[in-house]
Amino acid sequence: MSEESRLREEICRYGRSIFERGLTFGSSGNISVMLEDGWLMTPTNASLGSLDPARLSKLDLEGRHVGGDKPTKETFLHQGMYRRRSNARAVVHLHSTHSVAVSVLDDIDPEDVIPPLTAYYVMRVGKLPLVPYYRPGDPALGPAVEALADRHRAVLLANHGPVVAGTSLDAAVYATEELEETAKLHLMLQGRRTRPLTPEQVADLRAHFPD
Ligand SMILES: O=C(O)[C@@H](O)C(=O)COP(=O)(O)O
Ligand SMILES: [Zn+2]
Repeated sequence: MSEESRLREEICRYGRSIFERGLTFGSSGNISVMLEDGWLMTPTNASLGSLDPARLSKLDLEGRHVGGDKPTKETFLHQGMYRRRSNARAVVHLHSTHSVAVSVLDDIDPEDVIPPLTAYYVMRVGKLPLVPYYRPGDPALGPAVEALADRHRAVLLANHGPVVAGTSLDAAVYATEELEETAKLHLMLQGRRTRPLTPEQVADLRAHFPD
């Protein structure tokens, strides 16, 4: 099996798993992976639960649509991540409920939306900035994400959901799942006194587990 065929299968397998676990709904969310000769993207208006490997959209290195169904309307958002993160090989965007809930809270720090509650969150996600609200598919989302992507592997789109890059599709999915679970913890702990990791503990994790 070629590397491209393997990645096509992997996108569909992860899409189904994400959908069946209720991490995104309807036809929301999109996934991309980088190839030697371009990118694979999930098609627009496709349910992540029932993707067809043969119908995934293929883009060439110039970003031209060269195969499969019409790509996600968030293509430029994925491309913004790849442009700024030279080690990114996959990008995942979901409408995962708890992450979306955090994205609509009024009193969050837009530079660091969720406190460092656990080591795994710091290792997988790091510091999470909020991207101001834009309509889905608005081309202005591309530069807005790009402006943050060199310093952050994950960003949270206000009133929308997370966008997470990884050095592999596994890494991007695991980080998106960790972000969702930590958003859930954060919401569960609202109104309780909490003890997030200290700046020293966060710095130690970053030194041991660089991006
Ligand atoms: O929220 C939206 O509309 C998009 O960001 C999305 O999640 C699904 O769009 P397509 O990938 O174009 O279906
Ligand atoms: Zn979306």
